[in-house]
Amino acid sequence: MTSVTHNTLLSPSKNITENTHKKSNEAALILIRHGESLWNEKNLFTGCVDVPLTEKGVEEAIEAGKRISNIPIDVIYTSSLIRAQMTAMLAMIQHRRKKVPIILHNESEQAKIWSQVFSEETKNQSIPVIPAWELNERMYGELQGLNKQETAERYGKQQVHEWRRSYDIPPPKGESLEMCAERAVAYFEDNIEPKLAAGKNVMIAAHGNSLRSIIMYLDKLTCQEVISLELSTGIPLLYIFKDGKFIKRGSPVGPTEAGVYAYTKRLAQYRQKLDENSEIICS
Ligand SMILES: O=C(O)[C@@H](CO)OP(=O)(O)O
Repeated sequence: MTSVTHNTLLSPSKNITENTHKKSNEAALILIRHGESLWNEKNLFTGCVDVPLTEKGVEEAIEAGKRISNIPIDVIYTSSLIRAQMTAMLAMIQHRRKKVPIILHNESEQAKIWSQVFSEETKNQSIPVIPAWELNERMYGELQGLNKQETAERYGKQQVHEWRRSYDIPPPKGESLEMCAERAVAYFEDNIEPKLAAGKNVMIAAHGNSLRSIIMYLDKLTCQEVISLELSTGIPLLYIFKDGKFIKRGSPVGPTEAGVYAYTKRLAQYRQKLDENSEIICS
């Protein structure tokens, strides 16, 4: 598995360093855990097994999309797993800007060439979606596919709680949160943070544990504090990246929530522009 690089053809900026100087250093970052999957529903350890969303998960993703429909998004990162990609796509269908999310297939040279877009106008109306295995769920090793309740009955609640929530104890042949953080946070620092620094608004659709490790980094949580951090499925979390710092803004309750757009001048302006445009369309 290799790290995925950004396809410049669909990219909003050809050169990040070039843009860093032109753009304001303020940007929105949305984190979203995928909606309920078929194995969440069955209470099975999932990890890197690639299962789709349930009908409820689809609804959660659509609802999440409504909540963030007025927040600018220039680039989307997802894991390589379908539940995160479905969530990102379904959420984007709700976005008022109506740009089309397009998955960048960087897995091979041929895939890159065959998925090129040849219209500047079309590219401007698209949002690049970058899949990265580094954002995948923590690999759950020999627990993958086992029922969580039955596993707790067999090995004891305490042991299973340690496997699921401790920072550095890995499940049998799987990744601890610390191991998951090593790849997910490194990917965030190397690929996503430079985009934010260039003023690009980013959404990440990923997983309970890959996002817990990124939040640990953003909020500077200790190994003890991260133990009690739980993320619900399909709930978007907003951060503002400003002057190299991440400011936590919680979860937008709804698309019209006034408070969210008051967080920064740019968010308020973006929302106003969307409102003006929809008035033109409706009149
Ligand atoms: O099964 C999994 O992959 C994860 C997320 O659903 O489980 P946990 O609740 O233990 O983090």
